[in-house]
Amino acid sequence: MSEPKKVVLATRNKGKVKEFNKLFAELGWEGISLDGFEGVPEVVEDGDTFEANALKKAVTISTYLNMPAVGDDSGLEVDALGGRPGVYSARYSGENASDEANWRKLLGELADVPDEQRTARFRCVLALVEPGREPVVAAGSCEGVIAHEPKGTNGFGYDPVFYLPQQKKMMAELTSEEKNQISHRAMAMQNLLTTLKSGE
Ligand SMILES: O=P(O)(O)OP(=O)(O)OP(=O)(O)OC[C@H]1O[C@@H](n2cnc3c(O)ncnc32)[C@H](O)[C@@H]1O
Ligand SMILES: [Mg+2]
Repeated sequence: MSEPKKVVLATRNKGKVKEFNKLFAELGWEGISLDGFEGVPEVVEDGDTFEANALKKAVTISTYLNMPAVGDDSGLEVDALGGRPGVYSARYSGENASDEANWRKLLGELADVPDEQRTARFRCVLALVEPGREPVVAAGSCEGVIAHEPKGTNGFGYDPVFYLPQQKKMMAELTSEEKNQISHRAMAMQNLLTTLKSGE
């Protein structure tokens, strides 16, 4: 399967758009933001899995614009919380919750959890949907530990409280180039590319 060159980013998250623009540029792809289009339908994220929601985002946008689109559904799985907040990561502390409200709630829930039990991972599922083709889905993850205090101002979402033992830094202390070397989104993008190439 050949690679598309122009792909609409089926997301309203500016942090994701920034990361995708860099990831796409490395491949020679052009990521097109939803901002330039009018009347784009809202995607109701009612799936039970990252895959279902990523597909729904990409199918909705690709169908509406009749263009290739990539959907990203991602989130944080915390072991001490049995995998929560998972697919509910964006609405963990309520509908339209701010990133800070979400990570503050997380720190509160984990207040009594000792360091060795604070393991977690970011997960990302990407769906590439092109008119007239079978969707292609790929996943990636990134392991870390939930800190006790926030640190760093880069990135978005839970990045200020997601500690990377290997880097000895919070995700929010990495530059976007550094994050794009190791993130769940970057890993999913690599896997998507491998799948596309294997079908050529
Ligand atoms: O649905 P779209 O429009 O793509 O934007 P969104 O922000 O709602 O995205 P999701 O539904 O996929 O929810 C993802 C949640 O997981 C968090 N998240 C995902 N990737 C992250 C990353 O790289 N760093 C920190 N938090 C992340 C993010 O802050 C959200 O709370
Ligand atoms: Mg969302």
